[in-house]
Amino acid sequence: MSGIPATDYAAWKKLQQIYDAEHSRLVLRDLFAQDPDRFAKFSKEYTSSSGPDVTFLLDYSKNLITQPILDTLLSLAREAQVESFRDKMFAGEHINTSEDRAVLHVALRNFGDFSISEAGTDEVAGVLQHIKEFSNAVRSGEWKGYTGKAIDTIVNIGIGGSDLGPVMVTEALKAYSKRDLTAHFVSNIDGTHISETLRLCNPETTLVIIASKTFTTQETITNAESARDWFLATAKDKAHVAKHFVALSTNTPAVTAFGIAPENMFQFWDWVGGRYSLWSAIGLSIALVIGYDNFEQLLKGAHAMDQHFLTTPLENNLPVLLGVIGIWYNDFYGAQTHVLLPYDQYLHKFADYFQQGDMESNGKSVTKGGQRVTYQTGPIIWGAAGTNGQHSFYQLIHQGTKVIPADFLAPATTLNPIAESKHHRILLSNFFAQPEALAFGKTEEEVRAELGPGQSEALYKSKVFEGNKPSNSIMFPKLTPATLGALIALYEHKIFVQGVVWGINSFDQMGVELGKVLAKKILAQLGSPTDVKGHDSSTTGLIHYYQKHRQE
Ligand SMILES: O=P(O)(O)OC[C@H]1O[C@H](O)[C@H](O)[C@@H](O)[C@@H]1O
Repeated sequence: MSGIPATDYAAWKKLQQIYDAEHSRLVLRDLFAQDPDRFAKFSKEYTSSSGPDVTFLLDYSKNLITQPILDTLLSLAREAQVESFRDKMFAGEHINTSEDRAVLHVALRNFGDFSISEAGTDEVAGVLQHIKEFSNAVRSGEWKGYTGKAIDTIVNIGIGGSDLGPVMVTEALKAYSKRDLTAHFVSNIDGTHISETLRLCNPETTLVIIASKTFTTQETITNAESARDWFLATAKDKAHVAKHFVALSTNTPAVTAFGIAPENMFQFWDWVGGRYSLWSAIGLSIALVIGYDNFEQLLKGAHAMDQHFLTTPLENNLPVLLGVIGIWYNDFYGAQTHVLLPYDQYLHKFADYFQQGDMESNGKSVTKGGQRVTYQTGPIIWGAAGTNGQHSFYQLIHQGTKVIPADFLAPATTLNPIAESKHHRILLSNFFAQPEALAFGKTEEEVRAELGPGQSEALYKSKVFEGNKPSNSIMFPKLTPATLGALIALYEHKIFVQGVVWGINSFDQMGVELGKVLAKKILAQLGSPTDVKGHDSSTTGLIHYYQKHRQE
């Protein structure tokens, strides 16, 4: 994030030379055969140094790296001043230069260790207390709706960072949830989303949470207004809104204008990026679903990872290792994507969450200094949970033409040990098998020996697995709130490290603006074909087609 083009670094040039000279010799079969200690050398066990006990194993031995390559990647991180930028982030310096803001999601989960002077950080504990009291009151039934009934349904209305974090975490920690409290999440402006959701809700027992950092997001405000109309159609009296609508936002005037009382507003601050906001008031739905104590465990798990990131030398620093290994593929192997593969159904939204977390952060093509980059920045993030992907897209990872670095994640112990954990053993056998198959493949010789003579040449070839497909594996004892917090923070900091090396600003999102502006202009022109002005022939043609065929 220095704004220096990454290609200027001596370590970058050296990595290019190493890649050119050695990549054809970087074969996992050989690397493992040559060094029986490879796993021991290229794996690390993380143990939290504060808060709840969290431990996990990161095995990065199935990567196309040698010790000298890793050393050079770490030199790159040093040359790019990752440590100094990390320290600046934790100190509250305004590293989000385009918006002149601090980047302080770490302050939301700072249980006393770091001293940060940015305005608002001293209010974090108060907001957590507000979340605690409110979530306890709702969960215990003490908070009553307008007809005196307890709340049994919550509807979080938000989009992007005001939706994806709460969705991902409440799904991930469903095992810890209050089962008699149903949570819905409405994000899309498509009226279908809110309509189909409200169809399932009773206005007397529903709490609507309007989650929007800016409180100006078109989708969220429109959905919130429709939810209020739905509520008032039954409740009639506007005074009842106070029992059924709360807001999570940085924008007090807009929240007040919407008709929400100050005591029903949960505050956060402009130094919380939307995609880093689940730790803030945006996490209210999480606290409601899993209880405040579990929410705090999530935060504490993340905090311990923050300490690890802040204090551990780069060679043992897990977010740094993940970050630089990702750069090796992204920038030297030409990998376009990175796939997240949790072998845990509870983590089925993990990849969706980090699509925003990573792609909105590092999908940039201009350095902080304003120069167009001449190298690749953020990868395309995708993925799916469990063995599902094996029956759809894994074919391409195993035998397609693309390099697709993968992260496999799994818990050693399931939270649903049905059939004497038979399901879990099968799940884990796949978690172990897939990275092995990707790394070591199956040679033509092995295929021929297996099939015997007399088959077509095409058949022999089609059954070869080239192997040498890289992956990381992360295994943890059990998916707890604190473990999840640590894993999310691990990836957040990985994204940070990569952004620093690429010299880009990982904390703005200018790329989402243009479409919003054009949509606003078009919305005003949808009435009649004669209003449609100032567009290319394709856009004009599409709008005209809509105008001809609409029925409403
Ligand atoms: O929370 P809000 O202000 O409603 O913003 C919701 C989302 O929309 C924006 O367009 C940004 O791209 C996201 O980073 C943000 O999370």
